[in-house]
This record gives sequence, C-alpha cells and structure tokens, in this order.
Amino acid sequence: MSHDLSRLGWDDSLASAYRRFDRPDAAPARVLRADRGFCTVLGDAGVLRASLSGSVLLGAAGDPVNLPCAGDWVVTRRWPDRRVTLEVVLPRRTALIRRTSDKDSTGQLLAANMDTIAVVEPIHPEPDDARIERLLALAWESGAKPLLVLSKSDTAADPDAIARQVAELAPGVPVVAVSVRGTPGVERLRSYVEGGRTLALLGRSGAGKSTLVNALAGAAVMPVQAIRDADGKGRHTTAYRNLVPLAGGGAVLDTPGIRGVGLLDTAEGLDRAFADIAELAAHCRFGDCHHGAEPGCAVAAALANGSLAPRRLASWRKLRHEVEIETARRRARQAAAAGHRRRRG
Ligand SMILES: Nc1nc2c(ncn2[C@@H]2O[C@H](COP(=O)(O)OP(=O)(O)OP(=O)(O)O)[C@@H](O)[C@H]2O)c(=O)[nH]1
Ligand SMILES: [Zn+2]
Repeated sequence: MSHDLSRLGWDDSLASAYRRFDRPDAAPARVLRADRGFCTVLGDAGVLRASLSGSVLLGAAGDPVNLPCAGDWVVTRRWPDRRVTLEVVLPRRTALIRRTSDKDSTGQLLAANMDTIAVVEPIHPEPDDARIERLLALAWESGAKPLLVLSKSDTAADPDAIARQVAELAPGVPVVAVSVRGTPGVERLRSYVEGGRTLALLGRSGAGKSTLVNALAGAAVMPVQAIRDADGKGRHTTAYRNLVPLAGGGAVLDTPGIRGVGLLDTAEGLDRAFADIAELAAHCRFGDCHHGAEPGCAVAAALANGSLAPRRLASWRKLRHEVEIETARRRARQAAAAGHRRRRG
C-alpha cells in the first residue's frame, strides 16, 4: 500500500533536509512506534519495521534523546537482503522531553514533531490545577503550540463554565472541553489535525488519551482500559508512544500515561506557562525582585488587589525552584564531563 507522506506533514523543508541522505536504496519515513532496537515506520511503500543502524545507536550512546521516537522523520535504507535499517533521524522541529526519575539522566523524549500538544485533563472529579500548570510548562518548552483539553466533559454539568475557570491557569492557551459520549464531541479537536498536522496528547494515566485517539481515528486503534473504579482513576495501559495517521490526513500521537513529570531546564516554558506572572514581574521596580517585601513589586500589588491568586504564585515558585535545581545539576554534570576530558586529554 502506498502512502502519500504529505498527508502526514512531509513538506519542502523536510525534503531539503532529506536530500543530502538521498540515494537509490534510501527513503524517507515517519516513526509510528519506537521499540528497543527497532522502529515501526510509515514510508511511501507503507508500514515497515526498521532496525536501528550502528550510527544511530552510536549517536544515542551519549544521550538517549537522540534515539528515534514516535513522530520522528527518518531516513531508511533497504538492503539487498530486504532488511530495512533506520539510518538517520532528521532534525526535529519540536520535541517533548521530560526529566526521568534517574537524576543523572538528561531526559526522556516522549514525542517529536508535533504541531500542537494537548494537555489532557479529565474534567471529573476536578481538574488538577498544579498538574495542568506543570504539563503546560513542559508543553510550551517543546516548541509546539499548547492546547488544554478537558476530557470526559459529559461527566460535568457545565463543562464550558469549568473551561472558562481553568483558562486562568493557561494564559494564551485555547481550552476545549470534549467528550466521546455526546456533545461537545471530539470534532472540536479536528482542526488541530487538518492540513497534515500532528496533535500529541499528554496527560496522566486514565485521562482519556487513548479514547480520544480512537474517537479521532474513528476506529479502535489503541487499547483502552476498562472502567475500573468510580473515582475516575485508571490503570496504566499505554506502555508505548504511538503515532496514529488519520484517514483524513494528519496524525495523533499518544504518549504513555505519566504519573509524575519532572521539568527539565524549562525556564522558557515556565515563563510562557506563567506569562501572567512574567508580565507582572516585568513591572517590578527592581529587575531582580523576589516578589517578597520589596518596594514597587507589581506581583505583590496584584496579590493585594486580588488579580493574582496566591495559589498561582506558590505554584510558580515551586516549579521555578525545581527548574533551578535541575539547571544546577546540569551545570555540575557538564563541569564534571569537561574535567574528565581535560584529564584524559
Ligand atoms: N464518561 C466518559 N468517559 C470517558 C471519556 N473518555 C474516556 N473515558 C473513560 O476513561 C477511562 C480511561 O480512558 P483511556 O483512554 O484508557 O485513558 P488514557 O489517558 O489513555 O490512559 P493511559 O493509557 O493509562 O495513559 C476509560 O474507562 C474510558 O472509557 C469520555 O469522554 N466520557
Ligand atoms: Zn516583584
């Protein structure tokens, strides 16, 4: 079965990135799913299984973020014995990376080359403010446009009112309530996959990501967990990331249900996720204002007049602290690596 890659977002700039690797036995493809040592990819010729070449493995030895991931555009090569290898990962336009629990690790790549990244949060029993803020910071950092999806909207009496409330946590981010049972339906998300674009879903286990993928695809392509308990909590089911091409063009990318996500060096993502506070801070009298008891502090003034919620400021401080620790760790790692090179060298 032949597949037109432009329906998945292949364009001129990808074609020109590919050109220097082109040869008669090479072909471009997009990674649908990455497993240890091989990937399932979709190319002009259809779905193939490609093993990772030595150079890809070597490139990943220093940093696992270089391993191919769902959503990556890659160069494949077909060998005379019909084996297919994945030779090159083309430069990523966007990348969703979280910090792993392992403190020496740089990060884990969850998705690549998405145009929009939807933070999916169930509307019931109650959207978790802190989780939304954290995931939005991660989403902003990816370089893709964030979107906040309140899932299972059929379980709330007035989903659009909740959406308006939650919008305060998400400056500059569209908020949409959707349900796979009744209205408003998943068609509200359709515009994010039109024109060959890719929508990635990020959220906790049981948020309803796989159900959304299935509803958008119009078929059961992802396993969905059975309803287990009434409190809305679910079991972990999606163990891998998966890019699902849609019949009308575009694709949706499911990520594994994550329990905790650590922020990496998301200083920029954090500033965008908390654009309301960043904007206030720009008006403080002192450039290095700590928004404590300093005179002329615009953040303190907003707290005093009620336009900034204390909870929101506390949440920002907590995430900033986390990012600062992470930045210090990274610097220490880099210094240690440089010292190691000097001693050897
Ligand atoms: N009422 C209602 N239930 C939903 C809706 N969407 C999903 N659910 C239910 O929520 C549960 C979890 O859905 P999943 O799609 O498996 O969640 P997930 O985010 O993919 O979870 P992981 O795969 O663990 O990351 C399932 O029991 C779904 O039937 C919805 O729109 N309305
Ligand atoms: Zn201040």
